[in-house]
Amino acid sequence: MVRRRVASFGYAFQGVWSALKTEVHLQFHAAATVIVIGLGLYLGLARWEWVAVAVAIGAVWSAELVNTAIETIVDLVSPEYHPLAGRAKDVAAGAVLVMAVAALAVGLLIFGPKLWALLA
Ligand SMILES: Nc1ncnc2c1ncn2[C@@H]1O[C@H](COP(=O)(O)OP(=O)(O)OP(=O)(O)O)[C@@H](O)[C@H]1O
Repeated sequence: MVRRRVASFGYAFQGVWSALKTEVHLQFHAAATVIVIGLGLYLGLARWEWVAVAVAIGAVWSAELVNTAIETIVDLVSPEYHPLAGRAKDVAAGAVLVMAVAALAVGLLIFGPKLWALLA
């Protein structure tokens, strides 16, 4: 039972790693995550600010991973052109876009005033 749970975690990490190796967008999110965490440490974010940043980062990664999973399934079941296949991919990409805009808003609200004070 425990061994199966551990194996499931292994498969999940494998999924993240395989998506990271192939998806340019996810590599971009990884770079952005490193920059945001570094900037947060430099600016000394408050606890609640880290909470918001962590949730935003996690949500964008999750959306991108689900998008990758949907793209993969669509390519499997509909390798040929089909309007519904295109719609499924576009809607999945839309989910990432919505989350990325929300994360950008979080970033601007938290980092914006601090960076402004630093530069002003
Ligand atoms: N089988 C298909 N049938 C119809 N339209 C498709 C199909 N596959 C892709 N498309 C259209 O082409 C767009 C790009 O698809 P693609 O598979 O290249 O993903 P992508 O958005 O480039 O994502 P990524 O860069 O992460 O691979 C889709 O959003 C969709 O509009």
